[in-house]
Amino acid sequence: MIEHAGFRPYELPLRHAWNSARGGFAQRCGWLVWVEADGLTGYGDCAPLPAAGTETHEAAGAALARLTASLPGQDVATGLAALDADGDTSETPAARFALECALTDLASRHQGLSLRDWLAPDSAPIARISVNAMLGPLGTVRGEDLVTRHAQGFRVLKLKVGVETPASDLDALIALMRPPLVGAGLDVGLRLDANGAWSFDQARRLIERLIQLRLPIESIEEPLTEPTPERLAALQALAPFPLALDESLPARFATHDTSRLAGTDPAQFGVRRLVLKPAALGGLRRTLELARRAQAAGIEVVVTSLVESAAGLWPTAQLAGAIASPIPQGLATADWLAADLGRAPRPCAGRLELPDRSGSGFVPWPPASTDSGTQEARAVEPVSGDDPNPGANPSLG
Ligand SMILES: O=C(O)CCC(=O)C1=CC=C[C@@H](O)[C@@H]1C(=O)O
Ligand SMILES: [Mg+2]
Repeated sequence: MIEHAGFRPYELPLRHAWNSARGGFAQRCGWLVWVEADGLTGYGDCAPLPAAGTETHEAAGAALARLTASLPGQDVATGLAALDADGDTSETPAARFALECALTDLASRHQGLSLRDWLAPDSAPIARISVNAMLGPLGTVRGEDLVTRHAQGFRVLKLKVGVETPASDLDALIALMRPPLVGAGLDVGLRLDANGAWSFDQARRLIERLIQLRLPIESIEEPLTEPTPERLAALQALAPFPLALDESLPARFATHDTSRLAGTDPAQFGVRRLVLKPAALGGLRRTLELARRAQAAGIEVVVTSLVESAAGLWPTAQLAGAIASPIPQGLATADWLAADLGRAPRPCAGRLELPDRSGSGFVPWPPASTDSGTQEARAVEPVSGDDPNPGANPSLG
């Protein structure tokens, strides 16, 4: 029986401002959410990011107040069923994700299962997840950074493009991959994320040049400002690498609404890959369902974080373990944060290792002696000793 459910605000500074064609941020603000039942506590993270397809901070806060107030007195299964039946959460995916994480963390702890095993009991979840490194905007990255990331074990390196013009991006990519430092010998693929920066003609011309130059492009996320399925399919027919949908997915396919998700055919999207952010899609289980439908249709999936706290990164990584996509996932974001709410999953040799213990893996730092009403955040050092984006301009923050 649930005795208590609550949420406390947090603010986590970044080491460097995050920048993209959709704007950026220098800190992540959200709430640690928890639910207590029978001596155990489950945790979730609500960190809205409207540019990635979530609700606003205000809407998320109001939804958390309503949802947590309704839980005490219910058992965990009933709380999850009530969340599923709650149509009002369709406009507040980050709040819904947070509550679902807390309830499923609790349910899996009660059953002594890791969250990935609880989510996917009939399949074969994986505990080692290959991840991409996230280097930041192309203009801030140097050839040495690619070499360093390669030496750390990453084989897919993600760069933000579309912050500058397509012509400058192309020049910067050519300069970045110039021998002898990088050259053809470095075994890495570049995952470019345009965050909707380009017109169809800009994207087509750029893709044609990338092909001519034989640059090692692994994929491009959200190339188009107006990503209609027809335009995307035309571009995808041209590109030898996958194009991916990301932030345009929640709104376009109304995946906040489970009933509409069930009627969605991923083959109609026009692209070879979907980037799935469970906090923008409204939860772990519906993202798992969408991933399965996509994989059955031959579409690749990549689970990524919202650059949120360890309380959100752990369940998102567990979801990736349940989905078991064979390509690198977008979960190496913990080192972007200068402080966190608990120990975060961090890659070693380009992989995250998920623990076998029950639940999501998140454990908050023990409370400090003073009660400020704000969740305690502690400064953290990057585990590898490497800054995620040493070339980034700190003045952006
Ligand atoms: O995919 C990754 O490696 C990390 C996550 C990531 O890139 C993003 C998270 C949140 C906001 C976005 O700017 C960005 C994305 O668009 O994919
Ligand atoms: Mg993206």
